[in-house]
Amino acid sequence: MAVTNLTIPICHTPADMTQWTGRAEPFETARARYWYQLAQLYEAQHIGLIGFACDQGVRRNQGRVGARAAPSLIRRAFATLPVIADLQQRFDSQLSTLLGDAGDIHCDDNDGFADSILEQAQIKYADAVSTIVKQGGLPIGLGGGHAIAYGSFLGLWQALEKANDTTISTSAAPTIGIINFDAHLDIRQSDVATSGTPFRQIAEHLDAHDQPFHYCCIGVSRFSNTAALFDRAEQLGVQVISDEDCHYQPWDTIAEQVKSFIDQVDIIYLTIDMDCLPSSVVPGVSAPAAFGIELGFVERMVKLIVSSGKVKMADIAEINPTFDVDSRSCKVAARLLATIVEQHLLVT
Ligand SMILES: N=CN[C@@H](CCC(=O)O)C(=O)O
Ligand SMILES: [Mn+2]
Ligand SMILES: [Mn+2]
Repeated sequence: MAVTNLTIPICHTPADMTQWTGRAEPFETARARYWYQLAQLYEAQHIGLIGFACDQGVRRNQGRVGARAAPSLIRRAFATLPVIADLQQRFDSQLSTLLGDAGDIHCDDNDGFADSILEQAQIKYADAVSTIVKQGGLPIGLGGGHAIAYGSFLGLWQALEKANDTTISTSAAPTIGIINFDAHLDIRQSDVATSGTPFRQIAEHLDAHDQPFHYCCIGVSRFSNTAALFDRAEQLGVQVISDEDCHYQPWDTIAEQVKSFIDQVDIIYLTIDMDCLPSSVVPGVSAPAAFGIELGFVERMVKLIVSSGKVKMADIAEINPTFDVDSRSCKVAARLLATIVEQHLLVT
């Protein structure tokens, strides 16, 4: 009898804990700890990892697909990193409460399914994000293409829904600030959602709810955005910090700009599009950057932002393993993930 292999286009698969492996060190002290030893199935830990295994937005944006394979590879690279001494001391007997893995939202989009498949994936992912926020955790999304950003925002929004309901009280609504490290502004005008539209969609969502749009984009390249996009950024009041500013301006100048952005908002959604980094450092992305901003700068800035204690949602997007070299890009993504995790837990 013939067996029909039915693919489910959108599904939320539970965490595959076999991905959490690393070296065993039976002759070392207990402090030879790695993240693979701390990760648990998600159950309201301080941090919840949630994958968005979807690159339909990249496909719609005429880009190079492949990013949907990234979440599990970023996890695997992160799993092998050591847990810093400060965290081990601070959490001591509670190390099992630090990191939960909430699995992946898959968007299998090769077989001509309905056009709304990306939107369905974003909604399913947003539900998972919202659950983690409501349970008091920090969700960290692992993309996938940068269409993850609209899902991340929606999830955060849903979790804050009561406060955002203007019929209850406008004064209770927290002001959300978005900080995006990206060569691209991602505010494209389009008839469909893509990886190039998420922040324009967020601006429209906020406008429809009478809420302000606070968006700071760091690492923007004048060679990767049209004049039309810069015009829209100005209309929307986007704080644009260019790749050249990051390179040529003193650290203090840029840090002051970012700090004053942080001061204006109550909570922050932090998103890192890995194409903010030079393609020599991160070759495995959908749209490689010729110039890019330095990894040391991004890490230092991420520490500054997360140490504010205001980050309630974070994600890492656009890694495309198809174009990676010796897992270099996944390793850089894992390092940034570890930076967010460590810094968040230290301010918790
Ligand atoms: N996520 C954003 N992607 C870029 C892609 C640019 C390109 O394909 O060169 C954007 O839309 O601007
Ligand atoms: Mn980009
Ligand atoms: Mn982007």
